[in-house]
Amino acid sequence: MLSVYIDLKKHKYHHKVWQSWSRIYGNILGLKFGLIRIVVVSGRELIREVSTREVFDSRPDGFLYTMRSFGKKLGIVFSDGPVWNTTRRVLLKYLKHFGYGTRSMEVFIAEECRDLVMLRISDAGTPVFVNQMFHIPITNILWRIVAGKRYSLNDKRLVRLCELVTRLFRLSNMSGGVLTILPFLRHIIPDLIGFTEIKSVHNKLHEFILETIKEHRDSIDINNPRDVIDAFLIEMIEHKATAITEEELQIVCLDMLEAGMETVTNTAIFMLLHLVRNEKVQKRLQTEIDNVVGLSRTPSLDDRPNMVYTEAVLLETLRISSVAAVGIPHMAREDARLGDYLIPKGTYILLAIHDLHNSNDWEDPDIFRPERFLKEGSLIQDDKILAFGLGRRRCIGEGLAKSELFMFMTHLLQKFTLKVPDGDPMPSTDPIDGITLSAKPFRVIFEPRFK
Ligand code: HEM
Repeated sequence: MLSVYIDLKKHKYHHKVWQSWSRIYGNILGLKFGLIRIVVVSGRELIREVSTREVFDSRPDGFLYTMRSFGKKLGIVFSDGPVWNTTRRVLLKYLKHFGYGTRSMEVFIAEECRDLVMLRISDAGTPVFVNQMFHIPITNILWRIVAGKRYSLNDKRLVRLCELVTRLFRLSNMSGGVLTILPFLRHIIPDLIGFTEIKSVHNKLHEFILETIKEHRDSIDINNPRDVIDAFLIEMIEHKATAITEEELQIVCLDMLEAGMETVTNTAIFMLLHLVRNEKVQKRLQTEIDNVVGLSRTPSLDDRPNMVYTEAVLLETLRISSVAAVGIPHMAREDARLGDYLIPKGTYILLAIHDLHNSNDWEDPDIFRPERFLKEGSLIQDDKILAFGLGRRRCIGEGLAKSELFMFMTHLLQKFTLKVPDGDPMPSTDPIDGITLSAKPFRVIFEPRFK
């Protein structure tokens, strides 16, 4: 613990500490904190191996991961075994039924893009802090399918809830932190180790979700399900013995709010950040929008195959600013061999994704250069990019996230040139540490391209 603390002072980020130790001790780095064993796995082959072997597809049962779900493994992100398997399958079925991955999803994304562009038109030319600007639009897209609801961009309660999720993601990190290693400290110094605040944020999120479920229960028509929550509730009514419980539904909703919001918004903000820092990239992106989409219509997902440069900007952002720096921890469900080592049952496994995307295997890894993903005018789908994981635990939101990032960037860049306000420093690429990495606050001027 002490050595982590000391090296954090030097390297600033947890993933950088693991990276520096992996350089010394190898691609399978074993750590022991009290009773908790953690292995950090680096390098493409090993990350692939862990992601695709069933023996490694459990999730940790440490305190930080289960305190959000009543001390149990529920929902999808932090559950495993039959509960996870069934819930993931059923959730995906319902998400698709209510529009996920279909044309209606594109309509939802386009509506959020339109409102965000309108908002930026209303404050065009003046500096705005951008770090929260995607929170509500991104939440709305998924929440319309899950809960049939959409909020205005200045809805006070949702703004507050999104701020709470951001805060929650900064209070710990994916290795589980003190709360997992020394959970009893929550009885002695709850404020100091963040327990009080994490608990209070969870309570508020649960309150919001419970209210939403209650509204559904009070107005449900079992012959006409409106959204994913209705579908789960109907299943509870019709197949009491086998359906998921209300507690489980609560955690599925929490998973959707948390996993779907911070990851995409943080990536979108980093994309803005790289665009204001790299004028030439921004210009080339705008030229592609002008050539392929023009001015008479708004961009659509059908434009994606013709917009390889935009796709390359997206991949380069996912590479250089890998917000899920060590993925979501896996856990060995049995003793298992990995390389030359025996990984004991119950070991947590972190995947060094940020390191994979920023190591010296890449030419100029610190330079934002989308062209690295282009060859003779075509996009290279580099399989070294593992931002969404692999195997049975692979992110269920990859398609949605990429569609959202494409649509928001093209809609904004079609209308505006992004500039750093005079007198403001160039925004830093150094992230803020946490469950996911996020950008430090910075301001942008959205300058209309056409009067
Ligand atoms: C840029 C955006 C995103 C990134 C970088 C990202 C990344 C990841 C990663 C690395 C994992 C863990 C894979 C593993 O365990 O090996 C994951 C899992 C997951 N993601 Fe995403 N994600 C993003 C967006 C989304 C969105 C929009 C949703 C909403 C549907 C979502 C929902 C989930 C869920 C539910 C899981 C857990 C899957 C499971 O454990 O079975 N993610 N994501």
